[in-house]
Amino acid sequence: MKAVTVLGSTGSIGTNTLAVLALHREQFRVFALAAHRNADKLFEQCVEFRPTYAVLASADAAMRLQHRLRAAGCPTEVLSGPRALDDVAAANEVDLVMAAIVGAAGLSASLAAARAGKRLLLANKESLVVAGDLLLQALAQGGGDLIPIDSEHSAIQQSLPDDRRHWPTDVRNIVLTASGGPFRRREVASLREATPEEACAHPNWSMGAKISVDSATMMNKALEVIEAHYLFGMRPEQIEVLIHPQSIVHSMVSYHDGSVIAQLGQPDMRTPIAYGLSYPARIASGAPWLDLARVGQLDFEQPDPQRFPGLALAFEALRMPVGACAVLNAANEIAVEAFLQRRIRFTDIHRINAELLASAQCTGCNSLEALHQLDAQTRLRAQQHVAQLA
Ligand SMILES: NC(=O)C1=CN([C@@H]2O[C@H](COP(=O)(O)OP(=O)(O)OC[C@H]3O[C@@H](n4cnc5c(N)ncnc54)[C@H](OP(=O)(O)O)[C@@H]3O)[C@@H](O)[C@H]2O)C=CC1
Ligand SMILES: CC(=O)[C@@H](O)[C@H](O)COP(=O)(O)O
Ligand SMILES: [Mn+2]
Repeated sequence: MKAVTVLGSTGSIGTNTLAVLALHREQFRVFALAAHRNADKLFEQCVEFRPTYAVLASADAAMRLQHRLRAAGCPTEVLSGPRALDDVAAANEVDLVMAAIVGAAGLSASLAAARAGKRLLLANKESLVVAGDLLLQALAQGGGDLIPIDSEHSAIQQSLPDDRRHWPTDVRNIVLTASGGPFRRREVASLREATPEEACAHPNWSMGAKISVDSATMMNKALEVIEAHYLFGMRPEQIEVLIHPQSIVHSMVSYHDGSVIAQLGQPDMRTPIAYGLSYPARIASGAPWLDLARVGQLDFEQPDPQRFPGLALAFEALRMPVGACAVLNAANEIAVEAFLQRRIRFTDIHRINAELLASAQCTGCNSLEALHQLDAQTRLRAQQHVAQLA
């Protein structure tokens, strides 16, 4: 029986993870569940899965949840505060950690799981974008492993040889597929009027608000380019992005002999989640079967740089000193939040990201402390841009 901690259990990835775990109660037990504020959903999850621990951000909210759980006869102990996330990620009893917190807020617990030698199921791509080298070092020191949950990176992992020594010699390049999001066919001039509701209406995937907006700007793919660089050791020029509106081909690897190996499936996150939970075995995920005759057609096209200017920022950041990716991520988190609050326009997200990356001073930002400082400074500067634009 494997013990699992689910960080971000109340979100889109968190609930999909619990849906897969519910199919395999004989193989997995839930050790801890962690959310930020959504105490009602966390309460329901605790009653169903009876974890040893639950975590909420605020001490008051945690105390109220503790009373509700006691009254419902649930033995779960409720913890609070940022250290609590690290503790439930690194606890001795834990085998697998699903890192599904959104944003750089997930970094500390990802690092804690890696240092403690856990199997890290990484949905929180921002951990690698902000501190890719440090997370890989922590994994090497801890002796655990990382299985990407992001659908494209799961696809690439499944399309690469198991023996990593073949990657540098055999692989020509990797191709990340992108759906094109809700604005693939919208008139570019009208993007400045796009609303949060329109930006969050992803054509294929049901996801949290932040990643949905990232898909609409294609900053999601920009973050995924950086994620792929760290996960698979690919140089920026070996990473290609191709629009595939059906989101059936989840990504592919192109080899020197002319072969292209891809992973296909329905756009359903339960598939990469089940793969990560059971690797190297395969277990049922609950996702529907792929019927290619019904899909009928698979289309591919080049991304339009006018419509999706954010994509180029990833390649720019990868050519800059290492902290540039952290700057891009922090700027984007603040800009997306401001857009969701209707304080800035959709097209301002890219303005803020591009301006902060262009003025980034990040030489020598190799330590966790330096990256934290850079992240905090960038957030402040991005807030100033938001205030000017609002
Ligand atoms: N959704 C998807 O299909 C995919 C998501 N990802 C990645 O997975 C991650 C999660 O995405 P998604 O599930 O969509 O996001 P959601 O917004 O749906 O969920 C986010 C989760 O993180 C929790 N959370 C938010 N902020 C904090 C914080 N400061 N401290 C602790 N917990 C926090 C939320 O708690 P609460 O509910 O209490 O606010 C919630 O449980 C992201 O990094 C995203 O890029 C990658 C590929 C696909
Ligand atoms: C499901 C998943 O992995 C998302 O990251 C997805 O890829 C978003 O879709 P886009 O391809 O539109 O960014
Ligand atoms: Mn993805």
